[in-house]
Amino acid sequence: MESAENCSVKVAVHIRPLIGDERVQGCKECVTVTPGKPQVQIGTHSFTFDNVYGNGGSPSSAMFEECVAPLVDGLFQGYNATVLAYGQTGSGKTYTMGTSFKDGCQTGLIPQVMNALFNKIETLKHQTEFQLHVSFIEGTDNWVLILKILKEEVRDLLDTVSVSKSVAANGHGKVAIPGRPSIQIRESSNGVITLAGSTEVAVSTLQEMAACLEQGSLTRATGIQVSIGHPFILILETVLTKELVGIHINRGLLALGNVISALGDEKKRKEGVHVPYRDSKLTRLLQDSLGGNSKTVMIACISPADINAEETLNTLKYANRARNIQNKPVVNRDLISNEVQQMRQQLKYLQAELCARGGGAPSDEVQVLKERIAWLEATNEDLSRELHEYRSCCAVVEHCEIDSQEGHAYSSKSDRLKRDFQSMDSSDFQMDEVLSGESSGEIDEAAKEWEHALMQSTMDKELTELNRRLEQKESEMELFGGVETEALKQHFRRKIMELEEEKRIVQQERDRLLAEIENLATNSDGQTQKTQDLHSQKLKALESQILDLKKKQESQVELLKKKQRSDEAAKRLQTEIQHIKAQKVRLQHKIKQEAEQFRQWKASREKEVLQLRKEGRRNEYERHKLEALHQRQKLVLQRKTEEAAMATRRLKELLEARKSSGRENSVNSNGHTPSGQGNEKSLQRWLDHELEVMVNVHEVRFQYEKQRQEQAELAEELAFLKQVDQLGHNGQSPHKGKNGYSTLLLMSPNARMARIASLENMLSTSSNALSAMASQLSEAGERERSIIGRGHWSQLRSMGEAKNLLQYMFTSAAEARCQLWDKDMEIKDLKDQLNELVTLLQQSEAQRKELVKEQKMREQTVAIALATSTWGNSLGSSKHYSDDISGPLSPMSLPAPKQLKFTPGIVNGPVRESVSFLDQTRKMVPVGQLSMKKLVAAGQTGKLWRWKRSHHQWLLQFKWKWQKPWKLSEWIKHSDETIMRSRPRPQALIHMI
Ligand SMILES: Nc1ncnc2c1ncn2[C@@H]1O[C@H](COP(=O)(O)OP(=O)(O)OP(=O)(O)O)[C@@H](O)[C@H]1O
Repeated sequence: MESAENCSVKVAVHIRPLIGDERVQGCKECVTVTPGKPQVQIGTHSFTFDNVYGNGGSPSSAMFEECVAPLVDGLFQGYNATVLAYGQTGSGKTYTMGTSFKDGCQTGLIPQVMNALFNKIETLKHQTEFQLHVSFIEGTDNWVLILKILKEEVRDLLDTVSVSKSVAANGHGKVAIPGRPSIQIRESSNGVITLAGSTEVAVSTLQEMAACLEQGSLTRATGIQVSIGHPFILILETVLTKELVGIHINRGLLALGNVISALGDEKKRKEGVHVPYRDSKLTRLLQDSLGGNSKTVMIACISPADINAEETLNTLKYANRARNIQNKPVVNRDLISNEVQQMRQQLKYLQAELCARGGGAPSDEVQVLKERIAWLEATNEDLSRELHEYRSCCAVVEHCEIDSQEGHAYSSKSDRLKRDFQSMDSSDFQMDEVLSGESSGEIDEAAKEWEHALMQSTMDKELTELNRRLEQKESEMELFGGVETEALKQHFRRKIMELEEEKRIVQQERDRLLAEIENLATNSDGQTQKTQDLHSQKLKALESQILDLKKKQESQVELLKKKQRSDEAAKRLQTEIQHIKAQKVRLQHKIKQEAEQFRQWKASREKEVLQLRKEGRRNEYERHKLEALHQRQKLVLQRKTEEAAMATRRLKELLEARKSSGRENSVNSNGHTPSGQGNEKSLQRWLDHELEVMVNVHEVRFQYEKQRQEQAELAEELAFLKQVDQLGHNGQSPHKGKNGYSTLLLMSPNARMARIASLENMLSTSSNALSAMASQLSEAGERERSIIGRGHWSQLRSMGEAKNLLQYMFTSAAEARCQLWDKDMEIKDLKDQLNELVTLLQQSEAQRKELVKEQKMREQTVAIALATSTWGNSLGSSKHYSDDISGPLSPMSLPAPKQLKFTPGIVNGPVRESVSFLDQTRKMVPVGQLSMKKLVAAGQTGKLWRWKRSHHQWLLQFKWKWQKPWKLSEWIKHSDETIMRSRPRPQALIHMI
């Protein structure tokens, strides 16, 4: 073997995402990764590893290349390798390793290892032939896959069965599995680890190997030498943290933890502390992998869920410690392969020498190879650059996507928070929403009203304008309408005719005068001349008169024409007026119509508002209910969280105290032995302390489990509500919820959102509490393990001390049992008392029921007997008096007193003081406790005076009319003293059923 080189175990953490179940349970992520660094935080703890994958770390797909591929390469150089995936159940070990060996599936490490191995073998087949041997061992909590590489030259050294033989044997390409013998791990004196009882199968193709692994386990009984001669890769998957719970002690897991602790603790390593490999098969198998001859990668698989915080923390602590483990891998060489190697080296050396001496061909070959390398390097560079560019592009795109998602998430988160805040702190939240809904409605309403008012005012203005025009036209019309048009025309025509007549007369006169003048002209004497002159003058006057008349006639004709024109104008005006009037009617109709529409709209709006208010009140009620529920749950959660915090604090204090007491003990053991008495006391204190710690751990675990359950319930409700919400958004109606969830379906969207916010709030509180508890439990678990490692009784130095402590333990146990017995007795007493109380309660409940029944019966029998005769007729008559009950009288069916046909019947019970009657003095006298029955028996008649209906009873007041003299003494005689004494002030006269 070549000399060993120091190399530490490489540790990678693989964080899987939250899985479906965890999401359903409302788990939160409690693990974060520092961006760009292989650093993981959980609570207050921070760890740095070689690599971190998933959940913000490197992508899981890079794991093989970064962690495992170098190991596969190392195999071909002769180094052993180990890939160990560990973590709690369900943390993703199988996912990380990969289980599908078929169809060349590349998911997980194993298929990739297989591929890499066969690729490498294929590449090297011209130089060496390799043979792969596979073994697979599966335990309860772990499995191991061993892939051993044998070079062809050494194949004969191993007595292995080739898989081809097995294929031939069963004809199906499968290896027969005749049962599962237990695997024995043996170690020879020279450190060779042998797995007796496990099968090793030689495989030559990927398919053969896949077929082997598909079977799950190879069980032909051969012995596999694991650690000598031939490099192998050991691939393991193991649950590691289960044992840390302090409940399931599994030696293998405990031992692995102790081995890691011993190797990972630098101080212990330097002190040369014993490494307990031999404590379990698992650790023996891993002897080379941890602190030995192997290149080892440990992959810590963790869940980010808060409910797994404790296990995750433990896994990380182990992982952190494992980083300190120093291995010493050496190249495995057996004698023959050593020889071959030497020969190869010699060959190389000779070839080199030949080249140096000028051998042409090899240098050509070298040249070709060099060129090819250069070309490959250039291509590689180009591809790398492209890859880099592509990655940065992807990063930018992702970043943008994340930004946008985050933007959305932030806004929705902030919205949610806002809502949450409002729902938690502002009692007006729901109402606000309703009101804001209302206020937007109000804005609509105001706009509508404004529009309506505007329209009305415009139309009013139009109407006013029409009215104004109408008025104007009508007043214009009046101007025309003042004189009778036809009469005026007649008048004008008459006038014209008169003027015509006058003109004709004047013309005749003129003609006569002209004739006379002509006659006179023939006579031509002085007298005649004078007369002629006179006539000429007259003629002139007549001429001017005719002219006047002509003018008058013309003016009359003109007037007539004017009149005709004005008539036409009046006609037009009339048409206009008609038109305006029609317009006005139309407008008025429109105004009316619009007003009606508005009224209808307003009414429906008011109805809507009422509906909204009703809904608002319902929401308000719902909100109050929810708030109360939330408050109650919050208080319960708070109380539980406080209890849990107290228990956790106490545990922390105890652990701290134990640390110091541990130190005290170690100081004591370092020479300063305390006196016998002192030592005894301190041992007793130590024991008390240990027990207290255990009880406390128990309590914290109890609280932890309770909190987990609580969280699961809240998360279930949250998931349901979110689903309902989602379906609501998609316009689908949700299915019926499970029992108790049906009410959630009735929630309004706002109430649902508020509830979702409260649930998220509570979940986050619960998650924090869980993380804190997980941290302490992990702490306690670790201490516990270290104590188990050291041995519980390492404090004891002598038999005397042991005896004393045993005695103390005995006394304590006896005391504890006595106390338990006392408590049992107390509980028994309390149970007896409780039973008595329950019996009493049952009795009183039965009595109450009996009383209620009686009361009902009584109420049913108290009714008014209705008689047939009318009020007037029956007044003064008691013939219809009867004890019969006419059946229950419902308040709604009782007619108004006026129509009540009533004969004073009886009330089968006392008449209360509200019943009055008139005495001889016609004054109202309270009847007091006088029974109506007695009054009627005494021949008095009552008249229903007034009546009043309260919630479910009637108060009837009667006036009683004396049919015969009625004296106070008689009244007293008939008064019901018994009732007066026993029930002085009953509250109601008659109960109606
Ligand atoms: N990186 C991952 N990405 C997505 N899902 C994962 C991842 N790791 C694990 N899971 C899922 O988590 C669940 C549990 O994983 P897995 O079975 O590998 O856990 P395990 O540690 O092998 O459990 P066990 O110890 O019980 O065998 C599976 O449903 C698996 O698909």
